[in-house]
Amino acid sequence: MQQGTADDYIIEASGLSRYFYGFAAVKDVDLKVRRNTIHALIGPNGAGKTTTFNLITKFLQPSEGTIRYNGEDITALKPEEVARKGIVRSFQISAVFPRMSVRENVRMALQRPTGTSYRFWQSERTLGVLNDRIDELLDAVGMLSYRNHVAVNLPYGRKRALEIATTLALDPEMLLLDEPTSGMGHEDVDRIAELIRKVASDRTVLMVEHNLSVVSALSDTITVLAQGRVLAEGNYETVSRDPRVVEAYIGGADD
Ligand SMILES: Nc1ncnc2c1ncn2[C@@H]1O[C@H](COP(=O)(O)OP(=O)(O)OP(=O)(O)O)[C@@H](O)[C@H]1O
Repeated sequence: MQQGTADDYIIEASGLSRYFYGFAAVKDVDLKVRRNTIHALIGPNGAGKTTTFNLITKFLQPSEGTIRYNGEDITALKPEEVARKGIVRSFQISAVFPRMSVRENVRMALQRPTGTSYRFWQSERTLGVLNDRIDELLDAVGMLSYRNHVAVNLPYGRKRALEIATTLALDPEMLLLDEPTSGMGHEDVDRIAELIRKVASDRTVLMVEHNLSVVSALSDTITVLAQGRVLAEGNYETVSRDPRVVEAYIGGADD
């Protein structure tokens, strides 16, 4: 078990609130994410999980509170500045270019101008290195044998794996995954869960996930949100036994 010094935390958000026309979607949330761990955000529908994600990646500006990343105050930064610092959110599936091959999708991701290595990968002379890196990323997500497939023809679970490969192309220090297993059958869920564990071996993962067996299998720490506030935090055993958590899930039984 690691010690709880400030340096252990890659993200320290304090007093985060976000209002929409006076309604608090997120209210006074303190969230500390320990470096090189998998941290899950869970909670019933409308709990504020996506809003919290958007606040951390700066897609939304907090109404109140501060966010520190590696000790640096990033509250006022723009999304692309946050991404350049190493916080990268998995792209939505629609961000995969459907008519392009799997390899071309990863190539596009490697050459994306938001990446810190943009100029390097742009050079024609680095083409061989680029091809090696594409294969390395595809291998990392178990997609090497699909490299010449057109993205649109991939099964759903493989599309999500491709999406993770394109995210890893930016070599994020911190990866935010928004419902990585949503809409998947058992087999794909297991494969993606294994992939998350693998990519988390040398980076920090913060994920919003509805599948509680995935959450329990992967997460070092779980923060439970309800009605925009932190309801409980701890490992799976702790939060799943917390009566307030049980109540929140029963109360939000449509989840
Ligand atoms: N842009 C917006 N304008 C107005 N209200 C919003 C906006 N975004 C979110 N909300 C409201 O804030 C609350 C929290 O929403 P959020 O999407 O963060 O919840 P969530 O936990 O991600 O839910 P789900 O599990 O259903 O995706 C909800 O009541 C939602 O309707």
